[in-house]
Amino acid sequence: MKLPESQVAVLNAASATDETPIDRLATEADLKPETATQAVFELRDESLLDVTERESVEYELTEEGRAYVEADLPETRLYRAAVDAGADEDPVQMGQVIGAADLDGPEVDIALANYGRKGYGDIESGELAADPDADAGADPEAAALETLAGGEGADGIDDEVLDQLVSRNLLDRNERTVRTVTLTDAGVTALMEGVETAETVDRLTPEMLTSGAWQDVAFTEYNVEADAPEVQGGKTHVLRQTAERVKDVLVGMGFQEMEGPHADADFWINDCLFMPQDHPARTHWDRFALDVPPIADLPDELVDNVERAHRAGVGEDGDGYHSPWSEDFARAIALRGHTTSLSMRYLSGTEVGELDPPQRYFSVEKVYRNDTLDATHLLEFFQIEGWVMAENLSVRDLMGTFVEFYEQFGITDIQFKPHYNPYTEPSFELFGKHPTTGELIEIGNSGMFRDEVLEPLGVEHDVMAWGLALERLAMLTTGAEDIRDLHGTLADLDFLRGAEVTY
Ligand SMILES: N[C@@H](Cc1ccccc1)C(=O)O
Repeated sequence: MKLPESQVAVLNAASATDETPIDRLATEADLKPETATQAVFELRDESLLDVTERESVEYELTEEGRAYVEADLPETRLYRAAVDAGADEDPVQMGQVIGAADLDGPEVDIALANYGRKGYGDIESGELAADPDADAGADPEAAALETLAGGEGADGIDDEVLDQLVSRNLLDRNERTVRTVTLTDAGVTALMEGVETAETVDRLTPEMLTSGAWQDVAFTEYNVEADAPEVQGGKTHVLRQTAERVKDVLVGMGFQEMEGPHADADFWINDCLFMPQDHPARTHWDRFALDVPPIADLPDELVDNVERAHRAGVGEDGDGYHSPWSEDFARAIALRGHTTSLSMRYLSGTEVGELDPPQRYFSVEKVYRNDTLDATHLLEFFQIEGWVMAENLSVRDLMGTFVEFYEQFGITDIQFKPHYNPYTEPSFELFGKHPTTGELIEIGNSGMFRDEVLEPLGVEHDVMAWGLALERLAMLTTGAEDIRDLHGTLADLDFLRGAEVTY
């Protein structure tokens, strides 16, 4: 049989009767560990070797553990000092013993806690008693530390003692996979019949590069059909891919991107949107309030206009909420529950100045809501915010924009449902059909901003606007049935790894 050089070396170094760890094989075969490992697995695939994997546990003293090997455990020192002070006969003042035991800082608590646990004596109303029969010299924890420090393994040591030392942070437990190798019958037969080094070499090794041997060898041809280990390269997360695609599509439709704070004044998040201050969404149940100083820089005139709209409404027939409005509440900071706060900032002229129609703006940004987690809800998600300002906009324009947008993702059957928002009239919710379950899922909310929103902002033209859910769009495009499969701690790695790469 002819085999590549490294495989021949490994085969010769392996035994049919002894399990040889790969490290030792590598040394004996004079190969780098990674070259030996690779050869081992190739020989295993040829059924010439058996590989056994075993988890091995090794213990290593922490710095604190090593210190106690030198200086003894704090509780042992305390016990000795207690006995020296006569506490084995009558209880002694604790302070006196601690001083004599030379314990400092955290060692005092450690000593006291373990003193009781190990039955060295009682501690009561500031006095320490020592049990005359306790044998602090034969402490199993101290003995175990000593053994391990001496380089002997943990084999003879009781598991409970080891656990205790790990939980006291005196030992680190390291788990390692050890692979050992034995020759199979086929391997033995092959060796007996004679194994030669193949003239052709199947791989360039570090050894060949350093020795220069690569110049003289003939390489085997590639077998492109051979099994190869799967390589999981890094790639853009599906959700990020979807976000990038959304941005491209919107930019392609003539939109510009908005940016702004995740933590913002309620003024921008809610008041500008004609959301009454006693609206349920503004209570502490739903709002992630932040304990930080309120916003300082709000345009005075705008604050007055917004307050007036809340109190008295807008226009001749306008009516306000007849409910309290406090500027302090408007200035308080919370995590934004929607990115419509950005739309308000931009429409007010404070971000990029006064805007003349037509204008189109969008963002794809995180929002935060105190929702209950389920298959379609996360506490943090991405909203695709957007608005168009133009003269004479109608609901047709709004619907047409969505049809055009979702078509770019192959979604051609969106449905609309009349809805209510305090800030838009009319309002529509959008629904899409899940590709596998056929269920209708809500994918967005939209509408035409009402005068109560636009007039205080100083906007004199129609504005249609929306907030779409990026995760829901990703559910429709990927077929994920649970948002938590896409991201978060429960994300389905196979699904993410298998997701198509798009450019
Ligand atoms: N803010 C709305 C979306 C929306 C934005 C703008 C206009 C209408 C609706 C939401 O979070 O659901």
